[in-house]
Amino acid sequence: MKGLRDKGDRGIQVDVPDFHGRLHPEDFLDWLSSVEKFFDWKDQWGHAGTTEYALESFFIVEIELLSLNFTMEIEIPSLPILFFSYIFLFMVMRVPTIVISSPEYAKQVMRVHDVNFASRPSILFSKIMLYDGADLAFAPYGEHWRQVRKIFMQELLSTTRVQSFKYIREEEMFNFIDSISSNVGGVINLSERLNMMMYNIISRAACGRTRIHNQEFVPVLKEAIEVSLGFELADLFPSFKLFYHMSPSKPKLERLRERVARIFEEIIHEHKEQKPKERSDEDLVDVLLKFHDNDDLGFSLTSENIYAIIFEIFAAGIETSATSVEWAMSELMKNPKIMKRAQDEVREVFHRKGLENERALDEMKYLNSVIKESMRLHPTLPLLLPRQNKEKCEINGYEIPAKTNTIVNAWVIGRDPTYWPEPEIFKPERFLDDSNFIDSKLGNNFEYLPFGGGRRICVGMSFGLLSVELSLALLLYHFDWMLPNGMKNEDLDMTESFGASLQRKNVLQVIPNNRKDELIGAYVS
Ligand code: HEM
Repeated sequence: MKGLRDKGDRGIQVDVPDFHGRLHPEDFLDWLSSVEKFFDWKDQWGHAGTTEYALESFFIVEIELLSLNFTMEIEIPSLPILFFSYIFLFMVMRVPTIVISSPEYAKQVMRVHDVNFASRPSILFSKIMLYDGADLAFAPYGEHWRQVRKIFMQELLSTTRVQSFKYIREEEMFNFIDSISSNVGGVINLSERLNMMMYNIISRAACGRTRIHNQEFVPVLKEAIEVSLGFELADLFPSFKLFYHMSPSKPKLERLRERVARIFEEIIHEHKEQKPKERSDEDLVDVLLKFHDNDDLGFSLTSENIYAIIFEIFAAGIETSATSVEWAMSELMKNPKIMKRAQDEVREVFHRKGLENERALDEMKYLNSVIKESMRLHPTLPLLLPRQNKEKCEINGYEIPAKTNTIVNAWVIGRDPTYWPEPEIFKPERFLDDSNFIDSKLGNNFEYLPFGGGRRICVGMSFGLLSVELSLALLLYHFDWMLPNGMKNEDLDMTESFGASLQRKNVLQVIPNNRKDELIGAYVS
């Protein structure tokens, strides 16, 4: 990698570490933050007249073969072929990539040039695991994406459908709280329990009537996500097909895809055998099957589409939701006064409205602000999902070639001091003053992007937020919390680790205790 150049080519060079053939997101993120520091215009040039130099907001990374070390993790072809490839690639095969790190530029990509930037780059993972964009999240912008998105919005995750899963949330959250109750006074791994609970909710909503075979499916899901984590050479040099065929991840993903297909095939078969008795019994597979090879509805889904979409619901919905609760809980553990205020609110509202009433969440303004603030500091997809522009365009004088990979750095944007005074401080009150913020401006407010923005904004936002709010509210309602080994609140480690989502480096270990105040009752009364 040669470095960064602005359009005027002021000759600014940045040292780029050797990524040893595979560009791991963690290295990439570290590197990005060093670049952010380098271009910290407040330090470098002071406040005045800096827009011209606002390179921290926007820069082009040119990834070139030269600096990638092929000898470490990549199987290399023989030397002459490598030499030939090297010359060839060096000349033509680089992928222009831009990283957007300011609300102004995010607005350019997600609103002003939204349609142009509404595609996704085709990556090895989506090519194989998702049948080359047969899903929604990695589908190129076009008719297929439009139709599948419509199915998600109007059928799969509509308000009515999300409401119809209330009984699933109730039962799974009851089990979750119940299992924590039996460990009162002991240390629990909250991260693991949250993941399991979110998995149960999603799996029942998706395939409910014929329970998915967890023992077989969970390891496949985990492995597929793990394999998808590395930045593949094949993705950096998409026109060079040899990298695609040589990638060690390719056979792994192909095997995983076959295993997933076998599991889903069985589920679909069972669904066809036992049709839902009434509409309220429908799960997401039932809904998708209505479109299966059925041209009467004007749009039809193949089996591959259905496999890719079900897989995506699992991959997109579980970790994002579980991690969001985990971070909010971590911030509360670290800030006991905020915890107390949130707990008082939750207990008062549930006491008045009843635990089974999900609408009670609407009255928990402070809890709501806690979640928004936690998502600002810890967006679970810190770089969202990559976008790609169809046509060449110009943004603020920079010429962006067609098919430029575009990464929006929501993590940095959420900490931009121009928009967020004292950005590193966890302060839910900043959202309390503007209580409609998340509802009215989400996706239109480019300084706050935990769910992305524009036409590719998260389609599972209401479903995800409801699970996050409800589970956090119940954790606060039922228990008082302590850290293990007499650890002080302020000493809780908040180090982040970048995986499929932005997770805690160390799992969240906490001790649930019985409430000191009067216990009001079990979740489902
Ligand atoms: C708190 C939980 C969640 C968070 C933080 C989250 C976050 C995100 C983000 C940042 C994006 C990328 C948006 C962009 O590119 O601008 C996204 C896309 C997406 N999410 Fe979520 N998500 C959550 C829950 C869910 C759930 C529960 C589902 C489904 C059951 C889901 C399904 C999707 C899909 C299908 C896309 C791709 C949309 C498209 O490309 O058109 N998400 N999500």
